[in-house]
Amino acid sequence: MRGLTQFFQRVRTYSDMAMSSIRPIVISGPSGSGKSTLLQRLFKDYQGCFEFSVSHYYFTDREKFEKMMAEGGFLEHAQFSGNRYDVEINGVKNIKQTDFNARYIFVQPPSIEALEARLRGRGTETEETKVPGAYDHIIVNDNLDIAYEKFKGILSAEIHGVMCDQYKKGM
Ligand SMILES: Nc1ncnc2c1ncn2[C@@H]1O[C@H](COP(=O)(O)OP(=O)(O)OP(=O)(O)O)[C@@H](O)[C@H]1O
Repeated sequence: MRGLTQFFQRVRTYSDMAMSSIRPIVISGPSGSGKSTLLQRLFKDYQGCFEFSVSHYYFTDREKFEKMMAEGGFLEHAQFSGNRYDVEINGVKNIKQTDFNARYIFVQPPSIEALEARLRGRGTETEETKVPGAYDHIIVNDNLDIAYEKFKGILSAEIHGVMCDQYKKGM
């Protein structure tokens, strides 16, 4: 289960984010619901305006990782099989426990019941990714163009914001 993508409006440091009140955006949904497709379009249409959050997976020993955690260096992290990773599982829940005031978008395939039954059988989805109530916005991705328009509408404040100056006039 990938199911969770975090991305930010373009910021250089966390302190920039705090100073300008830019909020991380968390996009969740079952595998294959269309998260990457929507993000690819957004990133293409608004180049330089949004960025993915960066994962820190490799070559860090536990001591160093825990020091970074203590210093608030991660938006979210998880412990997996006894080792610490900033993996995607339980990510929504973890980010909700931070001060980042993130926005949560759920991308739902048109036949959620069928997909849910299948994924429930597979046993890889967390309750957080299945329960739309945990999210600020739900996008039903049936017709891609309609879903993308809704996605852009949800992000209109960011698109009109200071980091996206070059796109303001086109909106
Ligand atoms: N509205 C749509 N109608 C038809 N096909 C779509 C639609 N949206 C996305 N797809 C297609 O569905 C497939 C899965 O989409 P995508 O890779 O964006 O899903 P995802 O949510 O990012 O999945 P994962 O979490 O596994 O990475 C892709 O082949 C994509 O082109």
